[in-house]
Amino acid sequence: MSQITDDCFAFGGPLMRAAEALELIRTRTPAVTGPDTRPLADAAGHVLAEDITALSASPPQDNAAVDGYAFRGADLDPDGETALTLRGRAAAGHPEARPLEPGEAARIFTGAAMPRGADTVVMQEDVTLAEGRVVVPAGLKSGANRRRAGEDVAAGQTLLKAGIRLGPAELALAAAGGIAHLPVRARPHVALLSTGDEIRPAGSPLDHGDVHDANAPMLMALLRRIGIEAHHHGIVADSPAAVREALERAAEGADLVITSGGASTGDEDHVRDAVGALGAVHLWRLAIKPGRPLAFGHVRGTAFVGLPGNPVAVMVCFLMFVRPLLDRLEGAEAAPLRRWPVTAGFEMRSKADRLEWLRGTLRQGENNEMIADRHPRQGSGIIHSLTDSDGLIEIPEATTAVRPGDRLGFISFREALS
Ligand SMILES: Nc1nc2c(c(=O)[nH]1)N[C@H]1C(S)=C(S)[C@@H](COP(=O)(O)OP(=O)(O)OC[C@H]3O[C@@H](n4cnc5c(N)ncnc54)[C@H](O)[C@@H]3O)O[C@H]1N2
Ligand code: MOO
Repeated sequence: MSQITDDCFAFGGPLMRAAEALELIRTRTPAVTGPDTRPLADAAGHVLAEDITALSASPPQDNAAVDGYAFRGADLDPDGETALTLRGRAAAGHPEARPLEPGEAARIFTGAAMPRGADTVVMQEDVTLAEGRVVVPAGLKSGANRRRAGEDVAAGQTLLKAGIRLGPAELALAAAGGIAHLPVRARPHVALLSTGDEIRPAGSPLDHGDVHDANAPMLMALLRRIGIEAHHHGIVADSPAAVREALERAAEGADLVITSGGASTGDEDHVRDAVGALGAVHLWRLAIKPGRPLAFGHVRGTAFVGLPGNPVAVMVCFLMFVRPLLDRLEGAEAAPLRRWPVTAGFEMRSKADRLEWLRGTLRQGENNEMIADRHPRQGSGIIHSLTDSDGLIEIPEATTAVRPGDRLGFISFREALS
């Protein structure tokens, strides 16, 4: 049978590059999760839905950075010590009501509002006290040890931009700016399906030819790690009808359906055709290793990703493609994964025109450089290559050979999974 030549999915045709696939995922994935309002305590991990303006300044007023004595900087003797009369006391939450007069110093503690008139604080360890007087040593600068009102947050300033993912520091900033509730996007509902006649749930007995489902627990954990409780819809048999029925069921009420297995070109691989029949396949088969049979599209309007069956490909494709897709569904402005510069500690040949991610470990070289060594077993089914490694060594498309000393990019699992 002749092949339709403009079929971009034609087996044997040029494969789509990873960068192009990411761009396609970006442009084809609208933000779908609805807005929600959450108290700060429940907002971590959510994407902010609108720009947030500070209602109040932080600090709200000038205050002391140290325990000591507050006074007027203008009183400092430029030529030596300064003796001041001790009067008044300001502790955090207990301001001194009386304004400070010239020549006076007030006892003050860290975080206490500066008495009116005072602009400088001397540390208690640096003074001498005698008969109601405080002697400030020479050399202190006017304005020392004082934190200015609004030096961190000015009232009315844009505090947080829509699209950021809220972490602990962002919540602290919001609270400091007088905000108690935040408009956020709901986390996406993710449905998982494992496909394959040979797949059995973890712990169940195996007949000849069966394997345990390693992908479901890995994907559930990957999603939980980023705050998403996925729903696992079980294991689907390798039949067109079963795959189609399971996909339709999984798509109901979900924002994303993720399958593993059955994505390739074999007679028993039905995922791509089922997705095509129920929605559309936007991309399938990429110039990458591992993960070549990755598919992306939609099922009845719900975003869909078909991951290959091999567990290492599942992990790599999740980090490289599924995470950015989830960010898009939530309207997040996410930075791409960082590639840390490392030195190759190994030698290999690589197929041109294919982006490759090797599993590898890092060690410190003699000149403090980070050296990346590749795991000795790079098969897509070797889960040990994940548990034994620090991350992924990226071999660019144009590279055909790697020699010891070459510079490469390294994606840290710890960072990618945070
Ligand atoms: N003729 C070709 N054969 C293959 C190609 C190709 O381009 N042409 N691609 C290879 C690549 S690369 C990959 S990756 C695999 C992926 O294929 P599928 O997505 O169809 O996955 P399966 O065939 O269903 O499974 C592959 C492998 O993974 C095991 N598996 C599947 N699900 C699980 C699970 N939940 N837990 C643990 N292990 C799982 C399965 O038993 C197979 O061993 O195709 C290559 N072939
Ligand atoms: O791309 Mo497949 O994941 O190597 O084995």
